[in-house]
Amino acid sequence: MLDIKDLCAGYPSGGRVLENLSLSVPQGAIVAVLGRNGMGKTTLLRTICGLIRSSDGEIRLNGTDIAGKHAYQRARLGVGFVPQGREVFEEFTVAENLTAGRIAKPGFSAGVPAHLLEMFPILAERAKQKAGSLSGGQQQQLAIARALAGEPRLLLLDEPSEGIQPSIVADIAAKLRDIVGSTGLTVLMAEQNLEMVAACADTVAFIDHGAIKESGIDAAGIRSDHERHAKYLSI
Ligand SMILES: Nc1ncnc2c1ncn2[C@@H]1O[C@H](COP(=O)(O)OP(=O)(O)OP(=O)(O)O)[C@@H](O)[C@H]1O
Repeated sequence: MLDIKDLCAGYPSGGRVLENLSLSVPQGAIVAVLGRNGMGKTTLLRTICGLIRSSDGEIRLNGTDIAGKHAYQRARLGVGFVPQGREVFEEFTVAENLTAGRIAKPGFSAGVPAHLLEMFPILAERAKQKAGSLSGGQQQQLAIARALAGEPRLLLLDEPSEGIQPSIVADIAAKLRDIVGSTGLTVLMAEQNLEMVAACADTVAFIDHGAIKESGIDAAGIRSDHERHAKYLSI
């Protein structure tokens, strides 16, 4: 579904970060990218959704190379993004945030799909409240629901468990699995939390200095994989 080949990208002030990175994510799978701080996880997700322009390589979405397209064109083709730190519109209500996720797509009605509110009952309960008044875990659910309101085919999640208590992390992991199971959505997430990865992902890819070193590793066994922890995660 997503096929990345020899991708290179970086920052004008910081040089190249992604170095010929290649990774494939099958349709309907949840793949977690793991790696130490600063190895390029956020840069990878931002390059896939078009917030950073790549200098070389391919990003294929169902066979079409989207690497030359603008971020808004990629969104229209079905790429959804939940940034690190959620970035909900704090002064907007929960309902307005969800509407914003929908009307960003041409041709979509402003109405929030009922299944989304059933999936995230706390958002239905707090629909009229300002998003900035929600807890971190509730804001994360809102950020995910806002991205889903645009009906993406590929959802990119940047550290969805960051700063969230374990019970809510487990809840979000279960919801993501449900959504993927019922819709065939494909998910690529950057994560540091191995509990989240084991509960949610199908496979793991390890990133090191801007390149994927190993991928397709069964996520269920990741917590006890001390050899790879030492190789890719320990400082
Ligand atoms: N806006 C920027 N300008 C210049 N360099 C940047 C910028 N953002 C990130 N970098 C650099 O790019 C490299 C990769 O950063 P990135 O945020 O992609 O890593 P990460 O794996 O997501 O790290 P973390 O786990 O800490 O979020 C780092 O060396 C970082 O300093």
